[in-house]
Amino acid sequence: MTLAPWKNFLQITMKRILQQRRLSLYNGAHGYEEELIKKKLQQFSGGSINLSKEDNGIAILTLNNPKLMNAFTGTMMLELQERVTELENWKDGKGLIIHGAGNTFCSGSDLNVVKQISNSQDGMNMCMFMQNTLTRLMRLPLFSVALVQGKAFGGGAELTTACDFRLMTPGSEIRFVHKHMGLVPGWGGGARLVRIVGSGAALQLLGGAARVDPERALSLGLSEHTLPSSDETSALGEARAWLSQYTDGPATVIRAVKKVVTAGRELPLEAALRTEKDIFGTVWGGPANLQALVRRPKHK
Ligand SMILES: CC[C@H](C(=O)O)C(=O)SCCNC(=O)CCNC(=O)[C@H](O)C(C)(C)COP(=O)(O)OP(=O)(O)OC[C@H]1O[C@@H](n2cnc3c(N)ncnc32)[C@H](O)[C@@H]1OP(=O)(O)O
Repeated sequence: MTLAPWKNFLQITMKRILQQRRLSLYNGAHGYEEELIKKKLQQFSGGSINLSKEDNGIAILTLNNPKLMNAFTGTMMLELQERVTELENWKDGKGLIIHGAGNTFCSGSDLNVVKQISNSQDGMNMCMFMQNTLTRLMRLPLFSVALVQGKAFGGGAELTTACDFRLMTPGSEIRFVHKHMGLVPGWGGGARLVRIVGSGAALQLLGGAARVDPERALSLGLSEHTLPSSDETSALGEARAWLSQYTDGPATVIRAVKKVVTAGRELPLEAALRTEKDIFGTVWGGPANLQALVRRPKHK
């Protein structure tokens, strides 16, 4: 038996592990102990994070703990990391919709868990674990949407900011309640909120633990669109239709668009330009480009 297949498998596996290590914001050098926090989070079970990847390139990720307003238990935090890894390895993906079960989004961390990890080491490790995961979510080469129905509170509000877009249903609410918990955002929601709405509005939303309804979210630029229906099934269909205006087309091109924008958002100008050049090289003369040259579409 030749060892070549095994050698190839090990090389691919090691490449993926190293890539995930490179993608991670925090590692041992920052005092982050991932295996320690994963073991701790595993003790707090309940709920699930469900992922459905569809042939059309759209994935639906469901926060599923409706008895607790989809609050994150420890195992849900672990499952979110696993789902993000799945999405990083899904090469045909174009779009992602994140929503909550029971017609509500997410009520943040499960407060029963928070009480059990209120010491500094566990709290900081959980903070870095969730920042690692949400930063990887934000950088997925997919157009991502948080479908906000009902309440997006605390960490749930932070999760919405890790998506490219937020769509809200009538009567829904985004609220950074952290101040009332004697906290500030810890899942990266503070840094992302400043980049979405600006520092002044971020100070008001965080400092005032303000209730943000769909109308105020639109005016702040925190939400892109208010969906007509507050019905759970109709709202998901409306979110799919809204997203499809950006995800119709070849996955290679859709994914390249998101990568270019991520580079422009996160890198210094010259590095962003070089990254754009590299991404351009992956689509120039590609199948979609050559087919368009034959078709000669009129952009009316
Ligand atoms: C960095 C993130 C940060 C951290 O990790 O420290 C956090 O996210 S801390 C958590 C921040 N979130 C909250 O403080 C929200 C607390 N919940 C509420 O304010 C309300 O539940 C609300 C407004 C979301 C919904 O109110 P409503 O009256 O519609 O429903 P109930 O309050 O009766 O909730 C139903 C049921 O769910 C339980 N619940 C709700 N949220 C949580 C939660 N975050 N952790 C644990 N359990 C939660 C609530 O207790 C009810 O259960 P019951 O057994 O019937 O009492």
